[in-house]
Amino acid sequence: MVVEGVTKAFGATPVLRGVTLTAPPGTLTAVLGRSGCGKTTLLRIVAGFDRPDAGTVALHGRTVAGPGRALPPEQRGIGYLTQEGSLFPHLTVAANVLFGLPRRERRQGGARVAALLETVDLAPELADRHPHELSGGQQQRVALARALAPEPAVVLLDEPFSSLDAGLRADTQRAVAKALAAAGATALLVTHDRAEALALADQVAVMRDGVIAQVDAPAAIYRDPVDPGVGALVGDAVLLDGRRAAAGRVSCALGDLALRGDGPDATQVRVLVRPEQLVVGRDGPGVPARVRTREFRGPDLTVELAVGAGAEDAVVVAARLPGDADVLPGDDVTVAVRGAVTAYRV
Ligand SMILES: Nc1ncnc2c1ncn2[C@@H]1O[C@H](COP(=O)(O)OP(=O)(O)OP(=O)(O)O)[C@@H](O)[C@H]1O
Repeated sequence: MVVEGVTKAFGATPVLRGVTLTAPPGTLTAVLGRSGCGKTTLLRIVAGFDRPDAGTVALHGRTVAGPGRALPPEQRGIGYLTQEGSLFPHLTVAANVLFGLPRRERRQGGARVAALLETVDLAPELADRHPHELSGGQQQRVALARALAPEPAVVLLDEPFSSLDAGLRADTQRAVAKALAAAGATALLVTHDRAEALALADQVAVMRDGVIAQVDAPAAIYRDPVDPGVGALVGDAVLLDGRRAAAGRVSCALGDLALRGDGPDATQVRVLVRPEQLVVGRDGPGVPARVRTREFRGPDLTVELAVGAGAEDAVVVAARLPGDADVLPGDDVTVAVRGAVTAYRV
């Protein structure tokens, strides 16, 4: 799937300002961005529900939208999964899935329905239930089975997990990702949930201000974001003012730190550190700090540290520690940085 230079305005308000994105066949691309940044608009244009003002969309080498060309949605070979799944409430699970099959295949579709339910990890005995007799996660799996029934080459997923509670969400995400991979579909998942994007996608495309700010593999975009904004969107980030020190080093409130790569060719920089890089100790290496707050989250906890304790202009940073770490608000500690950090031109 190749989207090139797609723009779209609603009235005088530009929403997409030139979106360019390639999703390799058979992979899952997550489009990650804040609410309202235009993710759904992009999906609707790929699906054919909306027309771009400019730019092109090609699916498997065939231009489906562009100047003078607008293939209707039903001829694009796409499956679409929405937030609510939109199952027919009066039909059973089996009948809902059958509905996704081409009309001529519906009469003898029993075996196909069974296979599709298996693909999405649903027990065969659920086939006779109605949607209201299923959990939200099971409903989404049925909706995916229906979307996969006609064997679409491209599957578009619009925040399909956002209405599920945390427990169901993880299981449903796994089942959906597995089913998409088994179907060999090219999938585009839009989400504002960075953990979901990083966990499920082969590549993450960060959308901001109507353009794609960066596309990369999850680990790469987390480690090497193109700018502090993308860095803060894909993960928790400690952002500090700093100065380039000796070659490959940067100096900031957390001390003299090693830079990843060459860093920018500038003296004043913005330094990005991930909270899990901060090592908090009693009398360890690093700089002195005072614990301000402590938020317990089970396996880990987050502490806010005032670095340069006591000083009026102390810099506050958030660190993530193991859940059993023995630190309390008011404690004097030391904080060091593990690994290299990234720096950007201010
Ligand atoms: N049909 C429309 N007419 C006018 N404005 C629209 C229309 N569709 C979307 N918009 C506006 O375009 C912007 C982008 O909307 P879109 O739904 O694409 O964002 P999104 O990133 O998917 O957001 P969310 O995560 O909240 O769904 C919003 O400001 C929205 O109000």
